[in-house]
Amino acid sequence: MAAKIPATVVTGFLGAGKTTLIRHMLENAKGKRIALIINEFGDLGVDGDILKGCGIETCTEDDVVELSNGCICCTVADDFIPTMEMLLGRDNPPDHIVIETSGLALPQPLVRAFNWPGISTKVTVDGVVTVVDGKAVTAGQFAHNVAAVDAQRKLDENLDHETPLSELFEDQIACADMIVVNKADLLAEGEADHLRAVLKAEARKGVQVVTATMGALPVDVLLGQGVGAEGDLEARHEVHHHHHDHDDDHHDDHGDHHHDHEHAHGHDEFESFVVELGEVADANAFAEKVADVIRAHDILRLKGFAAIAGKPMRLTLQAVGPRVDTYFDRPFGTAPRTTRLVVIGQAGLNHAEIDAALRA
Ligand SMILES: Nc1nc2c(ncn2[C@@H]2O[C@H](COP(=O)(O)OP(=O)(O)OP(=O)(O)O)[C@@H](O)[C@H]2O)c(=O)[nH]1
Repeated sequence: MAAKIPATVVTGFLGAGKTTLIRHMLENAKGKRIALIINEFGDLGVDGDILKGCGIETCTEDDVVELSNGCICCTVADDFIPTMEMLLGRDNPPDHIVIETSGLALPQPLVRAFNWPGISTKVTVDGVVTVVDGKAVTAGQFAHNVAAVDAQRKLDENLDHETPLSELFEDQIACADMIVVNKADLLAEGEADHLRAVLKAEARKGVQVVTATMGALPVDVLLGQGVGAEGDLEARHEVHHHHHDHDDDHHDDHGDHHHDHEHAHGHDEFESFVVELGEVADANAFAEKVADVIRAHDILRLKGFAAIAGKPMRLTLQAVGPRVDTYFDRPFGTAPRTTRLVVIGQAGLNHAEIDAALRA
């Protein structure tokens, strides 16, 4: 029997740096043929577009598959399995498959899917890499993971201190084979070490915790872990029982064992929408305005492309919290010169006000 193709799952909260890490990996793949499966929250396909447009020789457009019909962990049967079958059925199958989950996905259901008949004999989970936004965690965005707060919670069982953010974060950590503390460049001296120690204590035994800037890690560190995570699911089971009647039941129809509890999770705690504008006069002024809108409306993540007056290149706009990064990435060519941004936040975003503020 042919050896199984290894697949690496890259997970981590919105904006942690998953796409950046994968891009670095592709640029340094040394001829290894890597196929990518990308799942995004929000329907603009920004990550796929960035990776397809990166001009890396070993990565053709065919090697990037986007799954956009909802969250990968809830649409395993409908979306993910057929995509895997397509990749595995190719004349020249890839050497390695990398799957980028959406920032809101639980990796566990995805790993579980590798036990699916027809998949399990051909491919194995080489490892789960969880990318952590070192800056956001240090700033307390996932406060319940900080040991002290956790201890306090245990003293006070009656209070529900959990937030959707902290639950997701903990489940993503619980599933990791390797944790990447990313954005080290934004951390003060000692902060990265402290965070590594906290995460090491929280993760399963033997999980490596490494530090990175712009996800720059040697490919050999990320790929080739050889874990076989699908055979080891109990150890990484979800810490939380996410109550939410997402149509998650069809996992079971195919003999894919689920726990007794409801394991669907709180996508309805989050939402996204797209804002479409015409040309924008000035790149810097627009980035500042975006930062103001993010602060005013508590937006978690905003990304997309902008058309700037007089500039043939499109501006890629990436915001994680109020930090906005911009760069010109490639000419519009024949594509319409519009500005399109996907806005992601906790449920209850004021679409009309955000839309109006971005247009003002
Ligand atoms: N300063 C700094 N910025 C980073 C680093 N890594 C990523 N970023 C920036 O953070 C933003 C988000 O990075 P992405 O790689 O798109 O994050 P992601 O996890 O793929 O985001 P989603 O797919 O939306 O969940 C981009 O503006 C990146 O340039 C880092 O190490 N340092």
